[in-house]
Amino acid sequence: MANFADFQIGLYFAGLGGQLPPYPLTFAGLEAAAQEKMEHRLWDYVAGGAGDGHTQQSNIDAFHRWGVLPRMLSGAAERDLSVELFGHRYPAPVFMAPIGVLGVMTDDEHGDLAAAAASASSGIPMVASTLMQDPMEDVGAALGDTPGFFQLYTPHDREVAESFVHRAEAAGFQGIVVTLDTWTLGFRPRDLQHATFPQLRGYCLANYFSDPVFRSRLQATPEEDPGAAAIAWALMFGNPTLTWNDLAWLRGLTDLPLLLKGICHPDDVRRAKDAGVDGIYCSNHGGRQAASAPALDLLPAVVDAADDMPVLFDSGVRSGADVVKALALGATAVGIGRPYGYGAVLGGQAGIEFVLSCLLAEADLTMGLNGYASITELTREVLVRVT
Ligand SMILES: Cc1cc2nc3c(=O)[nH]c(=O)nc-3n(C[C@H](O)[C@H](O)[C@H](O)COP(=O)(O)O)c2cc1C
Ligand SMILES: O=C(O)C(=O)c1ccccc1
Repeated sequence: MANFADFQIGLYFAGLGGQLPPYPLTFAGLEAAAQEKMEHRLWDYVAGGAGDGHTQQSNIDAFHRWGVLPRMLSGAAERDLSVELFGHRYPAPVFMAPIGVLGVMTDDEHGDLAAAAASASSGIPMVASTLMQDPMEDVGAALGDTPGFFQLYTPHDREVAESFVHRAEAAGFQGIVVTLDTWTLGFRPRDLQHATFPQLRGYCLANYFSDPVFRSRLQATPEEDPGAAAIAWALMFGNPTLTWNDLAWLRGLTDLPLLLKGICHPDDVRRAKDAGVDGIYCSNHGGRQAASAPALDLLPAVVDAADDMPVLFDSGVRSGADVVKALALGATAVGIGRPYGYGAVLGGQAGIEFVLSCLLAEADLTMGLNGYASITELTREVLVRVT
């Protein structure tokens, strides 16, 4: 059983030897340090969201409306945060959400490989985006013994979608996460203000440019004409015509566990279940897509409808206490987006490992100090409305 609280002890003892923590410990600190280091267009792309930004702020506020009921003398000195997901036991119910520009967020522009290496060393799974700077085969190989997931943006061209899924299987990914909330791009003023878009500048398209089916659709290779290849990507990226009728086709592409990302309505959960989906991923894309879409507030109804299907959740998780709250509202595992992205900006693999370690130490101590020894004890009854 991993003891995540040891990380905190390590920070204090390092301090006795005059060694201060290498990175900020709060989300606000991480965000400020990352902003300082990032190219301003990339910063606004990552930190920004839909509309005036209130959707992503609401994600954070939603967590603050809950408190955790403290219980004393309950024998929570040893905690077990481990969780079983699709046949594998992970050390903690936390995962890295897909970030489609992660590749260019590290100094060496191999951010996807940095996250994969952090996943291998920590045992915390990664959901690798379709939009990566390194091809999925390299990222899959860097995951080591930690089973990872491949996130699919379903291209308009079905044969490219099929190729991606089959390549992900061959690359060793243990599940396919189909993102449904981004069939077109949300209205993002902070990004639009710069009138640039990272992928249109050719970043993070390695999965496309290395794909034999995608390449077969081009007049000139991406090496010969990268600009034309990026435009071909933009034209093929989303599929606005995808409906529930297409789910049988997606389900038929793979025997791997299939999860749908962006599902927040119980009726959609039931439709997914009827279509043979294995897991639900409740998310509002970190407030980047549909303006005013809630996420955490919808989680309990999604969990009820999912019944025995695992429910992954992300959007607005900024602390270990937030992880505990999402688990108590019924999530099987909790995803982190921007926080680990900022860890990647500040220190690559080491920065990501630091952010994950802080988060897990805090989740572990939040459980322990409130008297809960196991994540199975985290039910809705342990939460109380505080505002
Ligand atoms: C810069 C950035 C890029 C993202 N790219 C993807 C992506 O490629 N695929 C996807 O499904 N979600 C993507 N997301 C959404 C995340 O997977 C996740 O839902 C969100 O970041 C969680 O919210 P948080 O940032 O508040 O933790 C992206 C998020 C950010 C911040
Ligand atoms: O920026 C994002 O959140 C994202 O997922 C995305 C959406 C469209 C194209 C590229 C990335």
